[in-house]
Formats: sequence, structure tokens, C-alpha cells
Amino acid sequence: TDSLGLFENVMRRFYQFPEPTSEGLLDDESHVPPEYDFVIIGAGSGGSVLANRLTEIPGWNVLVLEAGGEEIFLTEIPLLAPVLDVTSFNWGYKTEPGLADDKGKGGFCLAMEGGRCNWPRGKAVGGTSVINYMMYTRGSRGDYDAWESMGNPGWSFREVLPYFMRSENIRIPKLDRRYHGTGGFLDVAHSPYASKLRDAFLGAADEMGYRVNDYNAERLLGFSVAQANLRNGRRVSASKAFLKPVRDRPNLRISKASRVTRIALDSQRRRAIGVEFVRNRRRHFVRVSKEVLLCAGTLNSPQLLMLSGIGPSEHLRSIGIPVVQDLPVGLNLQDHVSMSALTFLVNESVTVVEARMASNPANALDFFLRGTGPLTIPGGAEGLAFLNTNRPARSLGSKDRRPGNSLFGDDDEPNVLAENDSDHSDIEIVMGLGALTGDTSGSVRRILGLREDFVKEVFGRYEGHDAFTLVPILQHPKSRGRVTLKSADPFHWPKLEANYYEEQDDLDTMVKGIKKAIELAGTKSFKRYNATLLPVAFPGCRDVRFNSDPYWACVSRQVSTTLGHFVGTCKMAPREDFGVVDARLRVYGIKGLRVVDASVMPTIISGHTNAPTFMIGEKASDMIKQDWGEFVRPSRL
Ligand SMILES: Cc1cc2nc3c(=O)[nH]c(=O)nc-3n(C[C@H](O)[C@H](O)[C@H](O)COP(=O)(O)OP(=O)(O)OC[C@H]3O[C@@H](n4cnc5c(N)ncnc54)[C@H](O)[C@@H]3O)c2cc1C
Repeated sequence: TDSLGLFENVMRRFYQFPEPTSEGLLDDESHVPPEYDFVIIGAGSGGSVLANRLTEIPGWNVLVLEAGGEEIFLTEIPLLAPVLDVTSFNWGYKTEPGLADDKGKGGFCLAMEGGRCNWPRGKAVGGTSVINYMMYTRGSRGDYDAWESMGNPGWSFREVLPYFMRSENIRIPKLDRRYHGTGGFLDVAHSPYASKLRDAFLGAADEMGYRVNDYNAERLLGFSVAQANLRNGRRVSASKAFLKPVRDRPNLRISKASRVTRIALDSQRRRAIGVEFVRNRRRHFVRVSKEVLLCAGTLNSPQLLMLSGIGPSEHLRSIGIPVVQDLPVGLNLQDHVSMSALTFLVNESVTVVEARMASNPANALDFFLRGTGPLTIPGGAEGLAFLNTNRPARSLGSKDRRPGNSLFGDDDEPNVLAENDSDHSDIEIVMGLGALTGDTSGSVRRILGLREDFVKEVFGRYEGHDAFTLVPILQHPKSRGRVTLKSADPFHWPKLEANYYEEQDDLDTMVKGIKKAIELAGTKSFKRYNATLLPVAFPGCRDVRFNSDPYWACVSRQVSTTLGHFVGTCKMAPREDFGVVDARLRVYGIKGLRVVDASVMPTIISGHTNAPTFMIGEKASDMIKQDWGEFVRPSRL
């Protein structure tokens, strides 16, 4: 589309190889045999891991049904990740409008077209990992210990860590190997490109009393260069990592462009017996002898369960779907909302300005010939900081290191974290090397769904200026959204309600996060570049004093941007606590049906959700093997 802007033209000039990606094509099963041991719905992050691990058992036949198609060369270029949102690799969902009330109070996504938030979801073999920003973060130890204490045995940090490590092929030297795996399918690396601002970001850590650390090891809190799923400077999607290496297994079949419409249930035996899907406008049905594994993601897995008669009974009845199993499907929706228009102007050419990048062919050459250069920056994001806005940073700083938090209990002093939760992060700040000032083609505006008049008023005067963005992200929202059906038609979009900032606490924390980001840009490290907050008041917030707390609260309701970290709609929990699946990810009340994707997370983790979804896939594959009597090598530390 034209939204790909100048980049696409330049890329096409330098990349004319026939293969869609550097790793080649996957098989496409046009003729699908009528029965499988397992059918996996969705070849996303969760589904790809499962497909790989289950076909390790030669006697098991596995079919993967995926609505999307193959990745292409464009999806491999890390810096271009944001523009993929405006391609057919994105399902293109939008939420219900986040309107303010009669008195003009409340609301969210108010500066977006129609007051609706854009909610991107990947539609491809590889799922959302084909369009995501490639950040590799696991969350904190406390996140998983909380899952376990909610009644989910086996999900404590100690128990899930081996599954993170099993996937991993760490390419970053000197990281603590007690927390990192080598030889797994999933590459984890730094971008080979480092801007000057990346150094400024790390320098600011010390000034603010934080440490520079590996957020995937002992401590989450601190500043770090982004760890990302990259190989030779290119994206490593779930497909590239987990599917392509095993594509020659005779017991694995992948059917692309196959849109699942329903899971067939035998309501007498209360068991999943098959899957209906549409391919090339024809309806198909496959039988399943062992299990249906639902991996369609947080927005589509609940949709498919409800279409199949599993969900809140009143809601299903209201749209004419016979109820097979009453469960709280679609509730408990959580996401990481952010404010991605916090812009700082700088006085040197140290950021990504689209027109400048695209007009320099050296960037494309560096990328295609050597796998280096600024095109390898994942989604334009260079640095991550995990903060706790309620605690003075000094107490965590490099000059006052706290003991404890060793998983291995080999610290001299006792573990203080368990007692005072001192590794809890309520805000993450991502440093993006560009800003809406540099978005000359308007693609980022369209991706975020911001109204054109809004962007013109705020950024118009500074168009083409060097600027960077600090994006504060609310880590643990109290507000909950939901997914429901608009009708019984499987081709209708589900109804998506975000409910951002319904809880005042969420807004208050976001305001604190924004102020932390401003403090960060005010450190000496950034002052070297004369980092200056864009001095323009946002439309809709001009009746409040610029840069005051109420002003930032107002701005947060205007620019409520998602990170696409939707979780929770098929909650893993005891049934009496509104669980949809049990701790072995089995849907309550229905045999032969599990959910294995981000939707099972009972609460959202700190950081980004892709690595945790891979972990869920790894752990689920062991549970499935155990439940069908296959030998599983114990995963121990
Ligand atoms: C723009 C964006 C940026 C992100 N950046 C990061 C990041 O940097 N780091 C990070 O950790 N996380 C990131 N995430 C989140 C992360 O990628 C997801 O949490 C993760 O990929 C979810 O995996 P999943 O298996 O639950 O779902 P998905 O990967 O979305 O897989 C679901 C699959 O099911 C298919 N499907 C759905 N319905 C049907 C149907 N009816 N029939 C057939 N197939 C169907 C879909 O096409 C898709 O392929 C980002 C997300 C977005 C949207």
C-alpha cells in the first residue's frame, strides 16, 4: 500500500530474489486427509511451538490450520515492523469507541479515527510474531509465582524458566547462562546497530539510580538494550524459528488460507471431535482422534469457542448459539496500554527520520548484504526500562545493590524480594528512535489510527525534525475489557471492548510513568542532544495546564495506544475463580480440547507477551505428551 511509503520503493530496488523470505516456503496441504491425531487452530506463537514439539512423536499426525499466508521479505526487516500493521498481515481489528461520558469525562482512544483503537493481530503462518516488534522479554519472577498462587500448579517461575530456556538460542555474549539457553530454535540477539541515543539511554539509568541489567535474568527492574528475536539482523518469527526447521517431517501438515469457523463437539460425550474450516470458498471438515488445540490468539480463540457453543450462556443464547458449556469465555481481557506520542526534539541527526533513511541507499545495502545498519532496529525500539514509580530508584541502583532474587539461592544474603516484592515494575518505558515528527509518509499515524487533523496540529510545525519517543507502558492494569460476538456468523468480527483507564489507578500510574519518562529525557545524558519536550499542547487537553498531572491524564485518554499484548480471555484458573481452562490448559467440561496461546494467561505479565506465549507452547507440549502416555524428558534447572 502507499502507507509503506518511501521505504518500500527503496527496498524493492535492492531485493528481487524470488523466495518470499530467506528461509523458503512451507508446504501447503491442498488435499487434507480426513482425520488427524491433533488439529492445531492457528499457526501463531503458541501454535507453531506446539506443531514442532508434537511432531517429535513420529506416530502422531498433526494438521495446522492457519487463516493467513506466508511471510514475505518485507516482514523480515526489523525497522519496518510498524508498517506491517497496514498490510494484509494484520487482521485489522478496531475496538468499540472509547467515548467520554455526557460531561466529557473518561474515555480512551479519543484522538483516534472514530474514537476506536486500532488493535493489530497477525494473520500469517507465524501469527502475530510476523508483525510484532520482536522484543524478547519474559516478565518477572513474581508474575509467574502469582499465576501459581491463583491455583495453577506447575506455573511458578522456577517451573516455567526451563521452558523459556528450552526454546532459546541466546546470541548475546556474557549473559548469565543459568537464565539463558543455547541451541534452541529461537534466536535472541541485540540489534547489531547502536545509535548514539542508545548510549544516552543507558547512561541515564545510572543518573536515575537504576542499574543496566539483563531483564531476563535475576532482576527485571532496570535499563537495558532490547533483546530481540533476530538472526543475521532479520526477524525470527515463530514460523522461522519453529516451523521451517521441521517442515520435512511427514507427520506435519500445514494448510494455509484456511479459516476455521467452528469446533465440532459431541454434546453427548462432551468431547471435541473435529474442526470445520473454509478454504478457497469451500467448506471442509477434519476429524480429530486425540485433541483439538486452539491457538487462535486472545481475540480469536474466545470467538471460536463461543461460535462452537462454549461461553457465557446468556450471551450465546442472545445471539442464537446453542449452549454446550457455560464458561466465562471472553472476559478478563487485559492489554498493555501506552502513550506513544511523548516526543522529544533533539539537535543532531541521531534519530530515524523516514525521508532521510529512505534516501540513503547505504542503509538498504548494509541490511541486505551484511545484516547490519539501522534497518535492523526491531520496530525502531532500542532500549527498555522497567521501573517502579512508587519506589525511590536509588534503593535499587548500582550503588546500592540489593542481595537476593537469586533463583539458585547462592546469594550470601536471604532473598528480600519474596518479602517486599521489590522487583515489581508498574511502568515500562520503551525508547523509540523516531517520532511522529519524522513520519513524513503518514504511515505511523495510520498505524496508530490517529486522526490526521490531530497529528497535523501537534506535529505539523516540527515535521522532518529529529526527535525520539519515550513510550510509557502500564504494566499491570486493573481495568478489564472483553471479547463478545456480534453474531453467530464466523466471518463477523468479534466485538472488542478495551475499557482502558476504567480504573482511576491505571490512569494515575500512567501519569507517573509519563513523568518518569520526562525525567529520563531530562538527564545529562540526553541533555547533550538538547532533548526538549515537544512544546505543543494536545488538542482536547488545552483547557488544562500544559505538563501538569491532569494534562497528562487527559493526553493518556486521547492517545491510548496498544502494544498488542492482549491476554486473559480464556483464563487459566480454578473454575470457581472464573477459569476457562485448568492448569493443564484443558477447557472445563469438554474433553479433547485445549487452549494454547496468550489467552490463557490469568494476568498480564510485565514486559512483552511473545516469549511467555512460546513458553506456554513449550509447557503445553510436555503436558500433552504426558497425558497421552509419551515419555517426556523432565525439564529441570
Ligand atoms: C504490533 C504488535 C507488536 C508486538 N510486539 C511485541 C514484541 O515486540 N514482543 C513481544 O513479546 N510481543 C509483542 N507483541 C505481542 C505478541 O506478538 C503476541 O502476544 C503473541 O504473538 C501472541 O501469540 P498467540 O499464539 O497468542 O497468537 P497469534 O500469534 O496472534 O496467533 C494466532 C494465529 O491464529 C490465526 N487465526 C485466528 N483465527 C483463526 C481462524 N478462525 N482460523 C484459522 N486461523 C486463525 C491467526 O491468523 C494467527 O496466525 C506484539 C503484538 C502486536 C500486535
